[in-house]
Amino acid sequence: MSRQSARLLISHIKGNGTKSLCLASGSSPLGLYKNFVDAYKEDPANFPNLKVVKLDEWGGIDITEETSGESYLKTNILAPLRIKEPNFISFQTNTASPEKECERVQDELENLGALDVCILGLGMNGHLGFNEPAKELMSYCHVAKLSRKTLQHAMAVSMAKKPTYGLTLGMANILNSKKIILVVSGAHKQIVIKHLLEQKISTYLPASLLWLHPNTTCFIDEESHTR
Ligand SMILES: O=C(O)[C@H](O)[C@@H](O)[C@H](O)[C@H](O)COP(=O)(O)O
Repeated sequence: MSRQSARLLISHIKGNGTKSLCLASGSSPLGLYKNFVDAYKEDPANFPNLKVVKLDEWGGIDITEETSGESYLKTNILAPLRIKEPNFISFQTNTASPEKECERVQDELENLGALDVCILGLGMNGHLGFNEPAKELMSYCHVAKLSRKTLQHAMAVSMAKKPTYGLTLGMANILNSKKIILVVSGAHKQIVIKHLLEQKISTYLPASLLWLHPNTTCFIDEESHTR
């Protein structure tokens, strides 16, 4: 799963002049990022001028927490690929108004234009980023109420100061990406994958909206797939 998804990402960067990457954190894309970094180290010239967008962040936390989205991307992508701060669009958590912070990131995304590639993981409840199952989903960057299940994610549980909300790209931000790569790993994803593969579209399963996107590839590992 990791090797194949990395190969696809790399071929996009080499073949299509990919510049902007929106990246999820979490355990599923870790192997993809590792393979991606290895390919960069072999030939950095193949990966010029990349811009990275952080898909989402835990709100109400200290951003320097080891398991924040920020630390995760800095460690696994920005540092190894030598991507500097001006080429990193990212929600901050030390702001008086998280809503204003979402407006700031939304403005930056509008200046950037459509994302070239968006790498996503799948929540156990079907969320994408912090777009949680609900009657209505939000289109653009917004402050999200996090479900109990999401707050039990290992990244949140291990923090000293627990998250109380999320900051996230919205569904239109995600679906406007030219290419989407969804990676899903682990036996705990079996039920949600089963629902996703039914090809029905519901806001109560935000990932199901990916069926509407013309260029999404989903990689699932053996464990997350029941036959
Ligand atoms: O971490 C993120 O950036 C996203 O908020 C989140 O949507 C994540 O991709 C899923 O919850 C799956 O997480 P795992 O890959 O850790 O299972």
